[in-house]
Amino acid sequence: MKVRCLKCETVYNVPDSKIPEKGAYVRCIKCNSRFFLKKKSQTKIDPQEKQEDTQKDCQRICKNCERKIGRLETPHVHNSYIICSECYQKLKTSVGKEKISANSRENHKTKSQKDTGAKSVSGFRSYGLMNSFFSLFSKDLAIDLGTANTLVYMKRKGIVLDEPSVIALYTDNRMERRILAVGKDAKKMLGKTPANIKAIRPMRDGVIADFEAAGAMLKHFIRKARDGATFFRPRVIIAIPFGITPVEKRAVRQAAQQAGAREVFLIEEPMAAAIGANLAVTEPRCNMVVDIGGGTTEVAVISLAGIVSSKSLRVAGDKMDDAIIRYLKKKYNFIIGEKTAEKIKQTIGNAYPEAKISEVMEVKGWDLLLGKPRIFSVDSEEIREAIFDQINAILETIKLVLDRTPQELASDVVKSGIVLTGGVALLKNLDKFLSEETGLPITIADNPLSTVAIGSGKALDSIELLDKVIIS
Ligand SMILES: Nc1ncnc2c1ncn2[C@@H]1O[C@H](COP(=O)(O)OP(=O)(O)OP(=O)(O)O)[C@@H](O)[C@H]1O
Repeated sequence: MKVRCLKCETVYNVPDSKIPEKGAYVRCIKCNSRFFLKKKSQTKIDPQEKQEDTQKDCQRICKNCERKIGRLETPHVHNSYIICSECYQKLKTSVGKEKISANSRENHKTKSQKDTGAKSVSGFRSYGLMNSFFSLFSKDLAIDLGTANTLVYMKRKGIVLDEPSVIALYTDNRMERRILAVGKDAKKMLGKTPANIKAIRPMRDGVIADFEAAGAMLKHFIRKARDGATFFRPRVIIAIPFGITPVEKRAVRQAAQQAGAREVFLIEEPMAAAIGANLAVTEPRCNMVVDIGGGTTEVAVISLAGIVSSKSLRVAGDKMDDAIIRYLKKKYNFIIGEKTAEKIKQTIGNAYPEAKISEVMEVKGWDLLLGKPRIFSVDSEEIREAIFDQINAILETIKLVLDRTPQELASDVVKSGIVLTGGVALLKNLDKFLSEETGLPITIADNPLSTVAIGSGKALDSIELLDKVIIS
């Protein structure tokens, strides 16, 4: 018998023989929640109701994973398709003619564009009367759930929250975890906690690394951004790195649903970054955007609201911090923490060798040879050397994406150049280095740290744009 956890929706195959006649309480090994399990035969169903149920269920069976999409479940609907929330295959909504379409994104987009032209009901508009009613009152949100920072944009208000993606959890004697602090307060605790408190960064390389902690953090941020308003649950659009796996996507979706979102939509980070940087993404013109955050670097060429060529690299600000830590340890036997390394990168980090005298910064750390803490001076030339491999990896990715871009479109990029977004776009002389190496003009977006959130928010504000850029 297939059993689904009511909280995290993990499905288990439990042999009927193992379920006692009276039923039993079971615990989900993934989310630890407890629920009651009954034998199938114990549930008495009115024959007429059963027939109706079967008819309705028959209209909603995913032929890919054979999962029934239940009556009480709100399926994810996009452009008149119901999307199976188990395997993300499309299931046509037209009654009696259910058919799973494994259309490519392009086919789907063409259909959606046709639909818009014919004034048919588009994905975001097809939620029925109740949803339209709720959306009048709910404060819909766009979220950049980043590896380093989480930003929340509220419809018609702009950015209402900007906090580090960190949560501090306290483990009590019964080994239960409780939230101690989230965001800025939790970041202050990084590396300074006793054994029973852990300050965690639940996002790694742009994706969820600790599901429970990420969910709790998201829930806290959504509540804080909505300022306690809890009656109408919001629709949420979340920016995710390009090309993450369906499992990683599902984790983001579920975390947002558990955090209280009524509907969850996903947008690819490079697309959100391009919209946030005010590029004309819907025009038949090519734009190249490079978003360098904490965990990922997203390089994409965008035209007609679609990604023409793109690559996501799991090398960005965090890997630079690690490289600085390794460099100082190897060369000087000097140990520093993550926060100090980040501060060094932001203060004297440099991507281009400069003729003038390099900058110097004093940092506190642990001297392995002396066996005690001390103050040490690092200079910008050494830091440039320490992070050179990461900068070079970013450059190689840009060249690769340019190589893959059709000739006709690449000529547009030569004219318009590359737009840099994400926190690392602020690294000193990175634009100069990339411009010299690629031969293309480089522009840094106005607010590189908030471009993705602003872009996702702009999509949320315009239903036509949203319809074109959300992904399933
Ligand atoms: N002035 C600066 N110079 C260099 N790096 C910086 C500067 N300011 C911020 N950063 C770095 O930018 C990164 C955070 O950027 P951002 O907030 O865009 O990432 P994110 O959205 O959280 O991550 P991701 O998009 O990879 O999930 C951090 O590594 C931070 O150290």
